[in-house]
Amino acid sequence: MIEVQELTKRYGTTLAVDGLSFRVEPGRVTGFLGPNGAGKSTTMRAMIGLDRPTAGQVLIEGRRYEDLPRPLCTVGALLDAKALHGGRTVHGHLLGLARSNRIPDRRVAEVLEIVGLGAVADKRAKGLSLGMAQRVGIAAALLGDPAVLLFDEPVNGLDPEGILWIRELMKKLAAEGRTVFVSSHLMSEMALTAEHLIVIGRGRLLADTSVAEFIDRNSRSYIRIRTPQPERLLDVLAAAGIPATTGLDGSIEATGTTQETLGALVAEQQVTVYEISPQVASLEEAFMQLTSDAVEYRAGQGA
Ligand SMILES: Nc1ncnc2c1ncn2[C@@H]1O[C@H](COP(=O)(O)OP(=O)(O)OP(=O)(O)O)[C@@H](O)[C@H]1O
Repeated sequence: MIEVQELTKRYGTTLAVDGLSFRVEPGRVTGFLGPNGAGKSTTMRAMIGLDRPTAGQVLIEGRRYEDLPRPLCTVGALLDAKALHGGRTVHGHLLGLARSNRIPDRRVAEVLEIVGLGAVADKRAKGLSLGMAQRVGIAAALLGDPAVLLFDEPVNGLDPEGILWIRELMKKLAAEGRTVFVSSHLMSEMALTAEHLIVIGRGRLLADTSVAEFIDRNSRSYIRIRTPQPERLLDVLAAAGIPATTGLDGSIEATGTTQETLGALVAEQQVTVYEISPQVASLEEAFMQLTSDAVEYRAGQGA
């Protein structure tokens, strides 16, 4: 469990995080969403003691990061995959980390197996592709078998196979009862990975919701009908028991029916129509709508 309590972080005049409070529960993947500059990385850095809060605090399994006796055994984080020491081998890098956290040497081989890097253990870190470096970062995060895992934009720059692999791994870690917190600026990615969402903008909480609820509320599907006889069409639809409303552009939006049913109905009732087309509001659109004020404010500020 992660508890963010009234967290505020200022960098000079920039208010990166502004009185943010939320909880991340174990046993499910929680997505952390927000447009660029919303404060996601800052919040995650504060979780593992890399940034000192201006005010407020973060508790990991009930304690502040500074008070954890062996931090890697409570929380593992993949914040910047490129933060690897280039000259060391993959095995050497992980061994150094393990020893500094009093984790037995044999755990290194175990995590290399989990992330599928057993074969490149003796390679130097600087020769690794981004996808492999990402896996080394994940191996490091898993070293202490922690109950809490943080991933900051883990799929950035990965190929489709790498993306799929990370998605499945995060779900598996959550299914084991761990707290898995993953940031992204893509709603569509989170819809495939996460069960719960924390959305922030301008350092403030915009939504704390399940993915299912977010999709339910925002991915409305309907059939658009353009007609020069809207009043008549609404009467015909009402008589047929088909729910319908008038859209912003004057077209009629019908739900719970099909194009075929509507086509037959308007032919039978001799209503003129120009278009009958299925529509689905995209999740990405819904997310942009939710965060648009936050983005505009920031753009305006910089101008
Ligand atoms: N070390 C720093 N010094 C000064 N300003 C910073 C620092 N780190 C972040 N900021 C500023 O704080 C704000 C939040 O940045 P942060 O990186 O936390 O956002 P983010 O949501 O992770 O964005 P992105 O998706 O672009 O990574 C931004 O305005 C950023 O410019």
